Order: sequence, then C-alpha cells, then structure tokens
Amino acid sequence: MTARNISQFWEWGRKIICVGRNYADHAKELKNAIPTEPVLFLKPPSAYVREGSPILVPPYTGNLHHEVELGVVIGKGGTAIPQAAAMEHVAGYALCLDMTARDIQDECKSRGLPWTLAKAFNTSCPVSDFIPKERIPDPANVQLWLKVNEQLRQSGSTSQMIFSIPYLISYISDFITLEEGDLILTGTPKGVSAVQEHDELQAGIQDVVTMSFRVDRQD
Ligand SMILES: CC(=O)CC(=O)C(=O)O
Ligand SMILES: [Mg+2]
Repeated sequence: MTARNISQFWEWGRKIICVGRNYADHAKELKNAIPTEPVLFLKPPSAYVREGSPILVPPYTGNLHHEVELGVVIGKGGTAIPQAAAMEHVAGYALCLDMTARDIQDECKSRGLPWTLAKAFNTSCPVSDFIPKERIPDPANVQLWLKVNEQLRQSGSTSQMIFSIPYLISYISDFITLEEGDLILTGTPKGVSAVQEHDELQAGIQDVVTMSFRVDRQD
C-alpha cells in the first residue's frame, strides 16, 4: 500500500468543517448578529475542486457567492484538544473558497432548514496547494484577497477573526473528533459577491500562494 501524503489531503475523503460569521465585517454585511460561539457547518469531500477544473454553478441557484477563507489542515487527530496544544495538531494550511448559493441559504435560514444545498454541493470548496505550517509562522496575521475578472472584491486579515485558530480547534474537537487530513475553513472577511458563468476568480494569501478558477454552469 502506498503511504498517503498530507500534501494531497483533499484526496483522503476527510471532513471539511466550516466556521461561519467569524469576521464581524462579513456578519454585518449580511445583516447577521455577531456570534458569541462559533457557527459550524460541514461540506463533504466531494466538494473539493482543484485548479484546472471549473467551479460549477448548481442549476438551482441564481446567486452564487465567493467567500475566500484560510483553511487549516489537521495533521494529528484528537478529541477535546486544549487550546494550549491546538497548534500541535496543525500540519499546514490551504487557501480555500467557501462557494455559497446565497439565495438558497437565505431561503433555508428563513424556513429554519439546514444549509446543505447552499454550501455542500459539488465544487463548493475550491482549494489551493497544501501550505506547510512553517510557511505561515503567524496564521493570526495574514492577508487574504480575492479578485473576480481582475477586480478586487475581498481583502482582509486573519487578525480580524472573532475566534482564533486554537480556539476553533479546541471548540470543534469538543463535539467532533478531528482526524488527520480534516480541513477547517475559518470564515470569510467582507466583500462577498455574486459570480457568473465564464468569470475568472483569482485568490491569494499575501506572498504565500495564489490560485485561479473559472466558473462554469453545471449541465
Ligand atoms: C453566512 C455565511 O455564509 C457564513 C460563512 O460561511 C462565513 O464564512 O462567514
Ligand atoms: Mg464561509
């Protein structure tokens, strides 16, 4: 059996745990309350898409939004991980998009239903190459950006997060055991907006990584 390599964690079939409303400026732009505890939801591993393949607009949405986010790749699993030990469980990072069918999410919210079809569809998690932990020595202070057709839409620092990465790892692992290869999406800063078929998205983490994706309509 060939050994698995964490640098291809998206092929492992592990969980994607997403944190919502972790930036006050984004919570405000969507007129959501500032959370007092992390808001969590999941994407399946089938949500991953890599550069070279398109982001597909599901046929049931008319308002697909980009959300650029720092992803944290778990290298060592655990349950009830104390905050003080949380960073020992991190193998590295990835730049991610939390693609969101905003119209469907709004409808689900108003009807008290889960966000699954708004957040967990195929290609809803574009992901960059794996970034080893050493390349981002201070994940609490890196700049994320996203452009649509060369126009800057999102730019924000992870220093604006409401809940820190150690807090999130500890909080999540109290309820959901973390496993090697899991990915945590840590929330998006303000500037989310709609994308259309044929748009070109580019995103980056300051001088660490960039990635590009084309948007296509799903047949
Ligand atoms: C309202 C949202 O879609 C929450 C979310 O995903 C975020 O990043 O914030
Ligand atoms: Mg998000």
